[in-house]
Amino acid sequence: MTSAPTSRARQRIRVRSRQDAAGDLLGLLPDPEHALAWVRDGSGLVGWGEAARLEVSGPDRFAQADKWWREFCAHLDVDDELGVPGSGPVAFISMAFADSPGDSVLIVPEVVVGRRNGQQWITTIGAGDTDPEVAPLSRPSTVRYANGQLPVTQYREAVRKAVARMRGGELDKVVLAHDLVAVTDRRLDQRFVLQGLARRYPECWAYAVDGLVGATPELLLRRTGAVVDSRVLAGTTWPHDGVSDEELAAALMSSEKNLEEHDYAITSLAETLRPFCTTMSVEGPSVLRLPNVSHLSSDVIGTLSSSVSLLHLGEAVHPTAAVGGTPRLDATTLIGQLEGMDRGRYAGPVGWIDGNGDGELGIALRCAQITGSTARLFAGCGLVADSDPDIEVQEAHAKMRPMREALEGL
Ligand SMILES: C=C(O[C@@H]1C=C(C(=O)O)C=C[C@H]1O)C(=O)O
Repeated sequence: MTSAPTSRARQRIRVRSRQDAAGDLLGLLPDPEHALAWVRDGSGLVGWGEAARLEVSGPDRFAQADKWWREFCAHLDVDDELGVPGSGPVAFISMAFADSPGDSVLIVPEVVVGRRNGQQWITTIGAGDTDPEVAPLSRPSTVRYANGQLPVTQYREAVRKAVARMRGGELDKVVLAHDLVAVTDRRLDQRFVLQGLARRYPECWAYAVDGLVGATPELLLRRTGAVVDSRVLAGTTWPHDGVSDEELAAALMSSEKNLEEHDYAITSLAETLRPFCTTMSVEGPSVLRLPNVSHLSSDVIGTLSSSVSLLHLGEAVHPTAAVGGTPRLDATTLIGQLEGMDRGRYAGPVGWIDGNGDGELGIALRCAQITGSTARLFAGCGLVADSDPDIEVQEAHAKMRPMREALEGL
């Protein structure tokens, strides 16, 4: 009997976090095809190796993931000399958009390097190689495009049908997306794509989890102790010849259609998050200007009334009307009917969680699912009764630009 505790103790995985010299996070990633990253303007987390992995699907995927992560953390032997969000054990997360089909994934790396407020650290989970050989970066020399599951002509038709349903009063808002396949001449180096995105879009969160690579401007939720915040985007414009940025921003701020889309997104987030909060405030909208598009943007900040984990909160708020619609259930049903494609993890929550349940979840936008030498790109648009199918097609095109340019190395 005395051997039982000893053998259990031996099974505990050792987690150690210590200060590290400052360096370029994305430049540390050793492996072209298994990048783990969540980086914004040089800060965030990168990881490599795989100490543990969970794949889940279905309506209870968030609850299953939350339980698995708690149990995993309960069996660790943690020595964390920093004690900041993201030090100690970390799992990278990428959740499927829909209850079905689609797999969600949590990956616990063997090594995590983090940077926050100028402080950098390195964490080992089990036996990780903290100084791995970094494979040279490779770029594709050709990129060809082909239709995905929902070609653009069918997308336009789906948008037209959705608008007709909304004009008929069936629902208020729905977000429809389409996909595009890029085929390259060699296996894609996820780090090349990530670095291109991070360079051009420093105000976005550049991420990579299990082949889903992108740079999102939208933060679904960040939990830091009792504070929770979110950046909600909805309502979009993009550069037009002969129109200055100031004119575009002013037109966006006074566009009833865009303000309506934005309002649905804010309301959906605020209504689902409020039950967990003692205080909540919304600031916005203002215009978030990116090189390819500008969005109406609002920031929501709340104080949590109890210690509820990031994944639990994610389950409550996903999908907001920024990527689903209003009413939520009508919208997700219509998305299934009209898109007729599997979104996979596009538009699902993506990010990381630590051992205290703190972390960040973005909405997986402006991304591609990379498999070998193929990338499946996604982009979607919020639709209301006033939407014009041709304009929405142009908007989706503008939203795919970052990913196309990153693949092509432009
Ligand atoms: C759905 C996407 O983006 C979302 C839709 C927006 C809109 O319709 O105005 C704006 C930002 C995002 O919330 C996408 O990029 O694929």
